[in-house]
Amino acid sequence: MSSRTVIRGGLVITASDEIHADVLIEDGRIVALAASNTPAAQAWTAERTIDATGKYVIPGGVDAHTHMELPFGGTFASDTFETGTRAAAWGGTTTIVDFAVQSVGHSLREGLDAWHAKAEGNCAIDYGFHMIVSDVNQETLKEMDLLVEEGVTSFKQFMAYPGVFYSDDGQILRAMQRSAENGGLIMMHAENGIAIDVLVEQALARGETDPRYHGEVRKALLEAEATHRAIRLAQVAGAPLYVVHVSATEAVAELARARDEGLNVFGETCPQYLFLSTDNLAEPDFEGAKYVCSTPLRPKEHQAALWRGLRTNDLQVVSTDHCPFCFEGQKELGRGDFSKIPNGLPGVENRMDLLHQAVVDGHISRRRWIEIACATPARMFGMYPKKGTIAPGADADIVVYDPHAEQVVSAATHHMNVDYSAYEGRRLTGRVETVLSRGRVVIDEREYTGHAGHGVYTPRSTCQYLN
Ligand SMILES: NC(=O)NCCC(=O)O
Ligand SMILES: [Zn+2]
Ligand SMILES: [Zn+2]
Repeated sequence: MSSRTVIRGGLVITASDEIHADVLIEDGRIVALAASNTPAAQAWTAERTIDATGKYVIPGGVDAHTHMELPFGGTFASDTFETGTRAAAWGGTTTIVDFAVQSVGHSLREGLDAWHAKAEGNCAIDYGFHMIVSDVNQETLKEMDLLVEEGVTSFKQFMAYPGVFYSDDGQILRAMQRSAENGGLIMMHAENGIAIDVLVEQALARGETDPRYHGEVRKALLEAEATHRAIRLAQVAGAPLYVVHVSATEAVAELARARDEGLNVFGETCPQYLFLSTDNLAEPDFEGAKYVCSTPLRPKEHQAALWRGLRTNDLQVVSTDHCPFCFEGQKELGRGDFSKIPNGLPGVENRMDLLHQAVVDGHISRRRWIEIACATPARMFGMYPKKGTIAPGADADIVVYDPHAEQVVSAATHHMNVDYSAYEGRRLTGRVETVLSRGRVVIDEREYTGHAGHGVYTPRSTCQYLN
């Protein structure tokens, strides 16, 4: 038996349009939009009517960069797929793309199977996988073709973290050449990890052990240098490139130059680089550890370049790089040695609200908010128009958003499994009210009505954002 829901009276915002329209949903999909208060819309009947008068009706967020349960620095990211996807739903995100990990000496398949096992039956919202490639060899390269065919169409490589995820330039070039053939998209962690390790050793030898030195050794120039190198390697390979977690003005400049040259080079930044800075890393009593991530937070001056890049489309996507570690027992592993602080920040629940605040503050328009948080990540990673928009045929992943509600962000009220908030005490205008995932209401006027296992694996096509 079919089930119908209608959302009435809201302002429907997509990357391209803003219209006062009613939205009809049937069996998990959007079937029609019609201008509100018209006979066409009024004729619709449904089992459930959601009143969105005075609210925005937006596509569910697509967070293309999360790390649930990631093993890192001798511990694991503290959100499981269950807790992390539930928190995502609370924050208006209805799809995540997480990173399965290939360990050195193991196959891509083993890594991917392990991540499927962690996620399956546990997710509140839909999910897909990228693959972290840590060990480029002939077998890995062949496996990349198979993964693209089965819907894992993007691969992350690291120019940082020698001895863990690091690939050298030859390995990167080979993977890029392969992706040029099979349609995969290489996602690059662009920092010169070899040079950074020298600076880490020298800083520790000088007794510089506090969290703030994490930011000092991971220099903006070393992000820019790696970004430049990745761009040129991709150009040589004839492959597109997506640079993750861009934080430095100089790195944005490299992306802008490459894009001016017409290259298929894309950049992602994250809320932490837009809203936080080295001031947070310098907080006393080891509190700065809460803000240790890589690439690192930068001095405030870098934020203007990131906002500008988002407006000019030199940066296309805002993802969270959600990788939470509790302050107690996890971040504390690095007391006395900043290089032992597990890298990563929580944020999957905060992204849509922080970016709405950017709309309120005048950094971006409402449509650009939806473009960078929903539509472009869906296109970039081969899920559009199933995800990332409100249109007939799309999955009914929809958020009713109250643009006037006021909230104060706090660990006391958030739903992520982590004992602090990177945005503690921040006042935001706007709040998620109701969330539908494939037509099912999972947040109902700020009450969780979803369940683990509702979210399904979403195989992806290749990048839909190429020139
Ligand atoms: N970003 C970060 O600090 N941790 C997660 C791993 C990564 O994305 O590099
Ligand atoms: Zn990274
Ligand atoms: Zn990451």
